[in-house]
Amino acid sequence: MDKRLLIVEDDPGLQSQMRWCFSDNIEVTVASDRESALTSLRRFEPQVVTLDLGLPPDPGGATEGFALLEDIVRLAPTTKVVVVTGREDRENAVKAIGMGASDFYQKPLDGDILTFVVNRAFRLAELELENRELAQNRNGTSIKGIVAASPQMLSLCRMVEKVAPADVTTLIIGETGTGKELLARAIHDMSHRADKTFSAINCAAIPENLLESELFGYEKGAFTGATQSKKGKKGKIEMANGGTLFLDEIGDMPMALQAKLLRFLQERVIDRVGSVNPVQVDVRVVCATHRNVEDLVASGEFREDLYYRISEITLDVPSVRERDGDAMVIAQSLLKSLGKQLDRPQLSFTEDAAQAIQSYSWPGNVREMINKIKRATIMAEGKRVCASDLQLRTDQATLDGNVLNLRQVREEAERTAINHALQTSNYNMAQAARLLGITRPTLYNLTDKYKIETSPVVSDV
Ligand SMILES: Nc1ncnc2c1ncn2[C@@H]1O[C@H](COP(=O)(O)OP(=O)(O)OP(=O)(O)O)[C@@H](O)[C@H]1O
Repeated sequence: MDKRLLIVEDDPGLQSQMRWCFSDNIEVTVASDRESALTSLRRFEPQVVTLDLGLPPDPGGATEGFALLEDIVRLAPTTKVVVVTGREDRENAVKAIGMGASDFYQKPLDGDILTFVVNRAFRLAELELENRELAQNRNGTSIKGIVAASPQMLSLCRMVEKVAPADVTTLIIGETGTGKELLARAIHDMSHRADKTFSAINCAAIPENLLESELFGYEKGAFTGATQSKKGKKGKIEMANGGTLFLDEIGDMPMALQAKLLRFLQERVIDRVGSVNPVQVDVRVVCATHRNVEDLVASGEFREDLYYRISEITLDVPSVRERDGDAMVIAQSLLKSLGKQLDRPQLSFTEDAAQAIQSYSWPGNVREMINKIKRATIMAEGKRVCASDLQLRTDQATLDGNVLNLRQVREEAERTAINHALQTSNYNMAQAARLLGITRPTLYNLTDKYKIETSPVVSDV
C-alpha cells in the first residue's frame, strides 16, 4: 500500500516539525484550513489524516476542526483520522472519537509518540482494506465442484457454509440435477465429521424389500435360507458412524421404513434386521428430494412427524433457469472440463449456441447440461460448438405440409419426451418412467420401439 498522510495544521512551525517525523515511505501533504484540507483529501486520498481541531477561523476553539472531521467521515469514511488536541482537551478528543476519529494525540509534539500513533492508524487502514478486498473477491464460491456466479446460488452457498459446521439434520430440496448431492457432500466436507465416512443411499433406487437391510443392516441368520445372512452386515447408517448419512430421494421412502427412520432420528439407535439389541449410532443426517414433501404429507404418503425431524434446516436449491446468468457460466466451465477430458480443449460456443443456452429452460438442470454439452463436444465440427450441436430444440412437430399424419406427430412427441426424461434422470430407467408417468416395462418397450439408447453416450463427468 502506498502510504499517504495529510497533516491538517495551521501553525507553520508545527507543520514542518510534523513533516520531519515521518520516514520517506510516507507521502506527506500539508493543509492549513478546512477548504485546502478537503481539496487535498479529494486529490491525494490519504489513508490517514492528522487533524488539529483548532483551525481558522476558530483557532482557539474546535468548531472548524469538528466540521472538517464530519466532512472527512462523510466523504472518505475509510480514512483514519487522528485528532490532535491541546494537553487539557480530553473532552474534545473523546467527542472526536465519538464522531468517527480513529485515535487522538495530545500536544505538545513528541515525534516518537506521533509516529507510533500514525503508523498504528496506517496499519488499521491496511487491515481494513485487505478485509474489504477479501469480501469483494468472494463473488465465487469455495464449495468444491460448484460453479456459480448468480446471487441466488451464491447466497445458498453462504447458507451451506453456515449450516455445515452445525450438526443439524438438513433437508435439501430442488429439481432433479440441481446439485443437491453435491451440496450434501459439501456439508459433510465442511463439517467436523469431514474425516469420517460420507455414506449415501438413494431411497428411490433400491427395491422396498431390500431398503430396510441396506439402511439398518442385518444380523447373522436374519433371513433363513439366504446365503449372505450367514455373516450379517452393517447397514448404511452404521457405516456412517461418526460421519454423515445422505438419504437421497427421501420423499420416496416407503411408509413402513419411515417409522423406523423416525425412531432412529429420535433415539439415535438402530435395530439391525433380525436383531433385538439396539446399536447406538452417531451420524449427521442430510436428506434430499426433488418432490414436494409438504404435498406428500398432505396426501398421506409422508409422515408429518418425520418431515419435521428431517427439516431442522431446509436448503432450497434454485433451478438453473432461476439463477441469473448461471446457465452460461456453468456451460462454459463444462465445455472447458469436458473439452479437456474428450481431447478437444480448444472448443468455444458460437453466438447462436450461447443464445440457445441462455434461453433454454434446462428442465434437467446441470445434469442435463452435462449430457448436452458432452454430446456437443463430441459432435462439434471445427473449434466451435453451435446451437444445433446442443440439440436444445423445443419446437414440437406440428401438422404442417411436411408431416404425414397424426401417428407420426405422436411418435415424434413420444421420442422427444422419452429422450428428455432419460437425460433428465441421467438414464435411470425407474426415475425416467416416473417422470413420464408410465411403468418401467412400458418404457423399455418404447425405447426398443424407437431404438433409443438407454445409457449415456460416454461415461459421466
Ligand atoms: N453448480 C454446479 N456446478 C457444476 N456442476 C454441478 C453443479 N450442480 C450440479 N453439478 C453436477 O451436476 C450433476 C448432478 O448433480 P447432483 O447429482 O448433485 O444433482 P441432484 O440435485 O442430487 O440430482 P437428483 O435430484 O437427480 O439426484 C453432478 O454431476 C454434479 O457434479
